[in-house]
Amino acid sequence: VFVATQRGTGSGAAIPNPKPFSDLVFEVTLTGGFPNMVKLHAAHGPVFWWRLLGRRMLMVGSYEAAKQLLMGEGTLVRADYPPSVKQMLGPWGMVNIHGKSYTRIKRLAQAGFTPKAIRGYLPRIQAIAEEGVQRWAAEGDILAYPEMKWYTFRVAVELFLGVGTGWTGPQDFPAVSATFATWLEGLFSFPVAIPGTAFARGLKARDELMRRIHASLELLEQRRAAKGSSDDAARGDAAAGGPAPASNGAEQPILMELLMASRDERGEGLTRDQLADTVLTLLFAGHDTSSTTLVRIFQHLHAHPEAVTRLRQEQAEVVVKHGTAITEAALADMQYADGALREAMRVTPIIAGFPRIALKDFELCGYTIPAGTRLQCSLQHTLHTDSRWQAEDDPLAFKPERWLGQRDGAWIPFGGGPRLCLGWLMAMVEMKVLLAAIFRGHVLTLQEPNEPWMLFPLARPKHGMPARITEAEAAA
Ligand code: HEM
Repeated sequence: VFVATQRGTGSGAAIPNPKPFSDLVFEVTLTGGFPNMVKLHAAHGPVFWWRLLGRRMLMVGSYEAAKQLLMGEGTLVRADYPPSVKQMLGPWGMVNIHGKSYTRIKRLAQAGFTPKAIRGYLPRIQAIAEEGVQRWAAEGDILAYPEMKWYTFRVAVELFLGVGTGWTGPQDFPAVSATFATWLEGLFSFPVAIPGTAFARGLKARDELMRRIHASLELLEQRRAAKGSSDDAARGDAAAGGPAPASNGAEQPILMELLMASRDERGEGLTRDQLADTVLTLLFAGHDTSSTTLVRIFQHLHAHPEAVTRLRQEQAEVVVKHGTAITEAALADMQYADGALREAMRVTPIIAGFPRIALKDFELCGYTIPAGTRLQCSLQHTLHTDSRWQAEDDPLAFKPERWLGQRDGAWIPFGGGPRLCLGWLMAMVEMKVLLAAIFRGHVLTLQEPNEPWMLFPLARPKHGMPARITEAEAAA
């Protein structure tokens, strides 16, 4: 039956189907761990059939194949997220749209992620990171996972929507965070909108988030009109590479303002609905990913005190050279912190892979892949088998120094090609700023370093990662 349904494996060879009665999610639930894709691909080849949530799927594991799929976006394949994601992100959610309207929206949204824009966000990010570290040190015992979610969500809300727009106030922020959590649960659930289900609650939460986003847009438009042309001039200046940001960042445009001012070649911008779905997509794509990566780094650092010593030394040197304000130049001198982030994302990538659907028949790893086939490309396989490290003693050990002086290769935790992560630079910056804020003057200890992880749908530590942050002098 399976050979017959694999129509068109043109080279004559049938694509292996080693698990005809198994589903990836069933296996994750049963074993409590994500399958080792490196081993599976070694056993069954670079391409084999499996299932994901009941949908038949080709598992793909080779760097060459990953590159082909990433670069073939829009011609060979296109991104194909589950129906729940489509409904929760809305009709203009970037990951769900394709073709010309996708390219246009992504290009317009890039205005919020230029190096210049991110330079403008830096003071706000540093202020939030330092506020967090002070609070965690005062609280003593914390759960690092929800606190990192607090950090990255706070950064996202403040940078994207700004203060005083109904998101960051003492009443607003907890309410928004709770609504967002309900929305996220809906996003990763079966799309059955029967009252009482996670999906139905998620849809209600989407309505509430949309109401808030539209209200903020209206407020920002009113402010913009009130400030008039002087504000427009300042925004134009910032987008074009104008003056350096003020020290507290308050005068710098927030992401929503940059997106509202962004124009295509015909002088047209994003509609209200496009702006709203884009911001919701960014809130989603831009916070769980970075918070989970941060707790992964904490785990690696806890196991590698020598890496913590080097991080501290580097921060001391950066402060001597640049002062305490974290500027673009200071970030450029945090090479070891950069290596620690890259290494954590290489050894323990938090995204399993990227889903695609074939737009036409094409050749992949010697097989003909029929149009309409669903494919899931393994990030774990690509990152773990990167040929650069294979000659070294222990290619899977956490060694940030591997990255000193090296930047290229099969490092694709942010994807690549047309669908390259829009926020990759912002993610690297917010994570580096947090490492700086912690390791300049504090010690981080994990209470349960061998805590197990849940690995589906998003990786997270099972008990929330109990931790303690203390001042360095107090700990000494
Ligand atoms: C450590 C943190 C992050 C990781 C590991 C990560 C990873 C990824 C990956 C692998 C993709 C490509 C998915 C695909 O090809 O189907 C992606 C796409 C995307 N990411 Fe990120 N991301 C991170 C942080 C962020 C942040 C901070 C933002 C925004 C503020 C963001 C916004 C996006 C968007 C909008 C897309 C969709 C791009 C498109 O469809 O063209 N990400 N991310």
